[in-house]
Amino acid sequence: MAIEFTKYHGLGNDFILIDNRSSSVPVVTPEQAIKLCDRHFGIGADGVIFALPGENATDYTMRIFNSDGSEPEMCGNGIRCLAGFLADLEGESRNKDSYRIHTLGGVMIPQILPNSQVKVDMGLPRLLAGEIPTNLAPDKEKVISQPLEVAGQTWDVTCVNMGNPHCITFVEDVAAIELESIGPKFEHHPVFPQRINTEFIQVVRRDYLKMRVWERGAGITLACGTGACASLVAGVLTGKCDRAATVELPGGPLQIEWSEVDQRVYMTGPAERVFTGKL
Ligand SMILES: N[C@@H](CCC[C@H](N)C(=O)O)C(=O)O
Repeated sequence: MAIEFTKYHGLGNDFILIDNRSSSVPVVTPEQAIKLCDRHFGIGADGVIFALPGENATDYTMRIFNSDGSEPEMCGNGIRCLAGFLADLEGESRNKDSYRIHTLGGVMIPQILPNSQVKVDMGLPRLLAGEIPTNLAPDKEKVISQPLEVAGQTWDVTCVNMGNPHCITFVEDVAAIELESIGPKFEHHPVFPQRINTEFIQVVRRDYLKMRVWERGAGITLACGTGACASLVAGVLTGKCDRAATVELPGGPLQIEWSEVDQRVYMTGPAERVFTGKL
């Protein structure tokens, strides 16, 4: 049976979206996802996202396979794309602007705004080493500004879990980082038992950060929503930035806020439909 898909992107972080609302089992396997994501022999994408029936009193469930077939817990740009996809699927029967979405990283709440923008309540950041997870510190301690040896260099790292794991390092010049060679060494470093997403951040102003990312299971991408949220949290924890800032990624800007009122992180950015097709 042919499977319909829609390609979306959030700032160039691109995904194949599949309507999986009639079953709780993804209709595509991780092995098939690897082929679909291939930029030469497939559709080309950073991941495949499934819209599944809601669990635990949510509207829908999101699952995602990275382009290497691994399954992450959460995806920030992906959940904005999912919200746009669900709104398209529901069409005229849509009766709400926001959805409660069950993910392996917790419940997320995207809200559809005008002009293809989506604001997401990304929940509370988790900061304890055991929650990242990393063995850079004892399980109940935070990892803030700790030295980590990678590729013959000592990096100052802060770790944040935004549903998925992130290691953030602040640098003078983000353009000078040799992502292709350094990224995999962070991703597979033995201190991160579930691998890691790594963000390199240049603080231009307290409310403007430049970011480049090496994603677990996907490599260099043009944007990472959870990574932008984790980086702002790391910036606040290390006293480098304000609680609300623009995070500029190679694919464009995201607005991130770590609310002082409810301690939740909010991300606002675009979700763009590219094309639809059949597998
Ligand atoms: N691009 C995403 C993150 C996707 C998952 C990540 N590769 C992981 O394995 O954790 C985002 O926008 O957050």
